[in-house]
Amino acid sequence: MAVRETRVNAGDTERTPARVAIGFLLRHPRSVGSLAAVGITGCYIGFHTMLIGVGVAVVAGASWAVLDRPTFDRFAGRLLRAWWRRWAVYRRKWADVAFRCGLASSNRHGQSLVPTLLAVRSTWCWDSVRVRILDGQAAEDFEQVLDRLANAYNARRATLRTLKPNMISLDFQRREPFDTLMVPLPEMPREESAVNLERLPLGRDEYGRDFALDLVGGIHYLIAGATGAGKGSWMWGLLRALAPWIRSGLVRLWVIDPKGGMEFGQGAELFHRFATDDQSGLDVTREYVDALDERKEAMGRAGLRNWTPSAEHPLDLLLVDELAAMTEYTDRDISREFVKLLSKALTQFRAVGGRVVGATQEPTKEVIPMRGLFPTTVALRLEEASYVDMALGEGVRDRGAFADQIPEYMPGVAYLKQDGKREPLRVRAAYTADDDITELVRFATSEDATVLDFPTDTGSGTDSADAADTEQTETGSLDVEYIEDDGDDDEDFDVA
Ligand SMILES: Nc1ncnc2c1ncn2[C@@H]1O[C@H](COP(=O)(O)OP(=O)(O)OP(=O)(O)O)[C@@H](O)[C@H]1O
Repeated sequence: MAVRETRVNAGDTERTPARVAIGFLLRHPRSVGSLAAVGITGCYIGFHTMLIGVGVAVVAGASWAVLDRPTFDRFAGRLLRAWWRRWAVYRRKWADVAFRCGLASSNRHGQSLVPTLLAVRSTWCWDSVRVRILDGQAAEDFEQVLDRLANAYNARRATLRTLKPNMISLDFQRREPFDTLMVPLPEMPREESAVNLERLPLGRDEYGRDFALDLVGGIHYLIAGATGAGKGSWMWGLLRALAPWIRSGLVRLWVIDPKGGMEFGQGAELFHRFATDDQSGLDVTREYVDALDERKEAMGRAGLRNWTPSAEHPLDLLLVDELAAMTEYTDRDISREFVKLLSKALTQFRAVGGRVVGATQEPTKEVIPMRGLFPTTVALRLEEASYVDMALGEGVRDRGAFADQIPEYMPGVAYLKQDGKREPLRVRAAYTADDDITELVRFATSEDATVLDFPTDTGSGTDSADAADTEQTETGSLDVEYIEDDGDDDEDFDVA
């Protein structure tokens, strides 16, 4: 493919106005198209009327942004920001920055060349700037000056991805909301009626909104994170949000902590079944699957299509702290049976009250062969860039989920990706300290549970189909917002 070069001091004969205009039109079809549309509309309806219309649109947009920043960002903000930052920030300074960082070159005619800035994409925290590099350059040339590029663009940090042999993405982190954003531990509910399976409060998202887990729409969760990334806070936070149900038996906890019970030992009293090694982990999984199989059959016989949590049919939550210990670092027989059982649990028990939350340090295919069956995935800090897409799905890192860039000093911060939703969301779980776990254990093992009404999971149909085609429940209260996956990655880029 021919490399298009940006000629900084090309000869006058080559830069005739007509050439410049045509070149600009071809390079910036969206911007030129938009301006042309504005011009034509102005001629047609009159510029006064158009200005009034633009003024009304600006005021309406600004009000929307002030009143509900996340939805504004989802539908308009990210595109406007990408457009604005391409022209006002990246493109304006690009030639100067390239020269100063030693990224400019020259051809044999002595003409100066700079790499071509192709497109900008913007999320709430990161900008991705797509650049076509010059002949004779390599991605390493840019890697060496990332700090300088970050300084030039006033970014907290810059990283680089190679997209094609001659195309890279420079990713600039503009803001880190969790530097200043406090993430208080949500108060532990005391009444059964205060527990809403669609909204189990855990922390805050990047916009500062309350963030909650959703065991109805989100179904099963896979939590990937390096050691010390904060997986514990996510799982204990979930248990705290379910505290009154644990106490009254509306939720049964089946917990596998194959690292000798180090993570969950403190809560042993809360668990219906607790395994601390791989063999007993397999036994617990077997028992879990048998119990839910039985329930499925019983509900089928009784003609019940909708599961309602009750003492007889509680929510059965299987928690596995380190999946690798059950799938990879164990006997082949244990691993083979566990993978089969877990895959069944992930595909067949949604409608009868079975939920799975699994954690892993390595989200590879070998460790989590069934990772595609988790409708919701969470990537805390990960060791490898390649782990991000393994955990969240193909191409999600390119859409701004830089989980490998989460600093070590920010445990609990993660990107969350839900089936059918396009954008990953950056969130932070509140820290659950030992005292908070003690509070949970004390409360959930105390007497006097009162049974009240609670919400119903109205799902029906086969689970495997449901898991594959998860209808996302957008409740008024659950503020996790996503953008539908239209499969077109380039849509968010403002093409330069
Ligand atoms: N949400 C959080 N906010 C602030 N600090 C946290 C948070 N979660 C964890 N931490 C801190 O990070 C440390 C490690 O957390 P944690 O043990 O949960 O990590 P982990 O991912 O479970 O690691 P491992 O896989 O090694 O068990 C905790 O001791 C705590 O100090």
